[in-house]
Amino acid sequence: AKEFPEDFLFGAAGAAYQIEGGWDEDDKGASYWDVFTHIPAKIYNNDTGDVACDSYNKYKEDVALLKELGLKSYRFSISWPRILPDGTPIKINQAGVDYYLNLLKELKAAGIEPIVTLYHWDLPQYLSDLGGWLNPQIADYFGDFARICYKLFGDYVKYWITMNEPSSTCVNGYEQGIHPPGVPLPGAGAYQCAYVQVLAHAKAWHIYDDEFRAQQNGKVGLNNVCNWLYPKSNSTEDLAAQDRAMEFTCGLYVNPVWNGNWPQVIIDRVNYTSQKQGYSFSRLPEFTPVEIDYINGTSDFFALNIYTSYLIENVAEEAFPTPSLDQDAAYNISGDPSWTQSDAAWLYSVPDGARKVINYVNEKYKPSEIIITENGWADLGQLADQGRISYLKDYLSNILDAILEDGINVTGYTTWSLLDNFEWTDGYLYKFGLVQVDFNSANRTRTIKDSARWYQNITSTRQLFD
Ligand SMILES: CCCCCCCCCCCCC/C=C/[C@@H](O)[C@@H](N)CO[C@@H]1O[C@H](CO)[C@@H](O)[C@H](O)[C@H]1O
Repeated sequence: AKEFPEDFLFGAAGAAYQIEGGWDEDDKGASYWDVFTHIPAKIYNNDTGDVACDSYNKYKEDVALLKELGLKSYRFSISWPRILPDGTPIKINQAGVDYYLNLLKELKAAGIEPIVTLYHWDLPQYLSDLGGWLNPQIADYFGDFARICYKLFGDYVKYWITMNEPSSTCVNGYEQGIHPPGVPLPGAGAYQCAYVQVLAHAKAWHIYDDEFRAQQNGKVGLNNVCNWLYPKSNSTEDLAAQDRAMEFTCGLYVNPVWNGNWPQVIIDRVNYTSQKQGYSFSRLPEFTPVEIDYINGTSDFFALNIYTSYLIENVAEEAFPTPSLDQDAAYNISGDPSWTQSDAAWLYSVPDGARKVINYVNEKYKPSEIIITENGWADLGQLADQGRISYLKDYLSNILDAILEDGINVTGYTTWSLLDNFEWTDGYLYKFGLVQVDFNSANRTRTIKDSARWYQNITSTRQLFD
């Protein structure tokens, strides 16, 4: 058997909008997800997060489950409009503050380390009306929110994550418009959003560094989903496309905070296609030298989400009729028919990819610490979830090889997710939980699945058997 290091932080994750419910309880303000899900036909089955797992009222049960499963960490997010109803510091909602304080105290009593995400996609609607992640001033609002959270909760928190998956917010929300605010802006929206999110992240990091680090002694990091992408063939074109695809999906969002700027290949490509389209400037916003100095080196650890892998094939250059990120990126993405597919079409089990992407991130960004903040499997919610057990076992095995054989400092793993929950545009169709939630019962009854018992055995022995 292979063994995880003694202090390895095994845990599970969740996010405010996906589990809390209580969408308008106790003076909480509306987020743009509250508004979006209330528009008919945006979400599978018109599902909403209005009640979700009702963790706003049942957080003690959640912590008891974590404890029963022997988990040592819990990654959760703070709902910005639960603390600041319109996103601004004009009003702090005490009921929201109490909720997170109570949760943190409950975790502390159970000996569970919180890993707290400041922003997991629930932007206050008022700030969305102000332009959302296209407006650079949102970085200032985010800084104020971050400061308030550090002040209120920082004594309990050693790991802060500023943003969850800028790639998802920016591409789904502002390039494609399938997430809120729901307006597609191909070829411009995702880049502008990435620019603002990077600035917002850096602001939150600097505020911690300047005002809180000395007393609170925690770490602040940026999270992104970086999946390993395999070239479809060994042709020079496909290998270059593979490299480009890693940058367009991962580097675009993380390279600025680790290396001070956009990946060069993206700067070159967007400049080139913009010129071809008659622009006198690049559609990719340029960081000024002052901004580069400000954003560079602003992550204390790498918070890495890994789910799957894809095959990448170069797209031969054609005309450039309309701007789009896909056209700038110039590759096709697909799955390999030999890979096991989950119930969600986008998620294959390709465990080798986990070790490869950890090595990639480690070599490219040289973080002193990596935490795998999400990794999980989609099914339809059955208690006998052998597919999830196989997936977790194979991914954990590769993560352990990255630690033991490649010498990489991966210090924790929070599987996605503790509970079945609201899965964004898929509503309650796909489930990722170690614990089943009965969304048809008013009580949102929780039932432990087979995978949770399997995971409990791994976390208590720290051993993984082949
Ligand atoms: C037969 C079809 C084959 C299709 C192969 C091509 C696939 C194209 C790639 C597109 C991928 C789109 C969907 C990607 C989603 C994930 O990256 C994203 N959902 C990750 O976000 C986190 O995941 C959790 C589970 O979805 C989510 O609940 C959590 O909040 C997110 O942080």
